[in-house]
Amino acid sequence: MVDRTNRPSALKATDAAGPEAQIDIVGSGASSKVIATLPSGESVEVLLFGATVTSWKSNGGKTENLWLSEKAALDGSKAVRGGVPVVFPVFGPPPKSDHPTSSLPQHGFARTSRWEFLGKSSAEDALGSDSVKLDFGLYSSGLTDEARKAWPLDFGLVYSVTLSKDSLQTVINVRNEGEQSFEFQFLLHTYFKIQDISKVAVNGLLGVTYIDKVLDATEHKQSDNSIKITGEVDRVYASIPQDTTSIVEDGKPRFDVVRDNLQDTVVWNPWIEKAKSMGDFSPDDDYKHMVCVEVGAVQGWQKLDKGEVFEGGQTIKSLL
Ligand SMILES: O=P(O)(O)OC[C@H]1O[C@@H](O)[C@H](O)[C@@H](O)[C@@H]1O
Repeated sequence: MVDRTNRPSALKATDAAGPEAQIDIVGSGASSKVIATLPSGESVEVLLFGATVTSWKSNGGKTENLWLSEKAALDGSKAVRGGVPVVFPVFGPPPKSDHPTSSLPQHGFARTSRWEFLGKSSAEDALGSDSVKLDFGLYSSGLTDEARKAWPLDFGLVYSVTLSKDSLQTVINVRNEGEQSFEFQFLLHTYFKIQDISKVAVNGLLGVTYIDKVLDATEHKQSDNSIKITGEVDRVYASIPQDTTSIVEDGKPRFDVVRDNLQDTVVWNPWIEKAKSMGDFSPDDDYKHMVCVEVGAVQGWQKLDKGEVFEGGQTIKSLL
């Protein structure tokens, strides 16, 4: 993976991504979003609130790949239910005590913070008019007072979203900008849009150990290559040797999710009761049309000393 610096790369943002990719910044305040559209029609929308990707269309702009709840808050009042929320610096409920993340809310503050749009970045990956890369930044100085108080560490995040004709790449770059070491977890909480959950299988996790958060919160081993979803699923697969997890629909490959420097993956579907209980999940029966396959580093903690950088992400291929 390309070794990018954090804040300096933000300052180097240029217009080199190709003259034909169109960038629109729409809305204002917490509802501002950046929309990038390729000449061939593919597009991505990123809300500055949470740097949440809320839409990704491939197939000339005809196929929406991400599920977004009809009641998702898009005004900065709460984390977005759908798209690709960014989870940092803690996954799930934080440890109850004795950890620097203990006072943070579930899934941390990145998904509820206002990020800066740093611009289209340089053509270091030889991007042509078939790709465009958007960079977003979040620094400790940009946190709310509440988040800063709960996690008073100096960090810089650059989140790069690269739209290509048939794929979307989302990569985080975390830098420790302070004197003190810190630990974090990170996850990309991607909600995939699917036609019919009864015809979906998540493949590629054979032999991997997972914690089943629905069943008993204990360790199990994945004994079948094909995971069918027939009820509430909330599993954390850890230390995965395979790079790619695939979503298959009706026997046909629908998405490939390729991890880069991230070892873990959560598979989540709330099913009937949990979907109903979430006020921002709508319509109630849309658990049939989504599945979350969330790549991350959530087993244990990633540690960064002063000046150190971590980079990891995913490339999602839409295979329609
Ligand atoms: O409701 P939230 O905070 O967006 O979380 C949704 C789900 O996110 C998943 O990543 C967790 O494994 C689940 O336990 C959780 O319910």
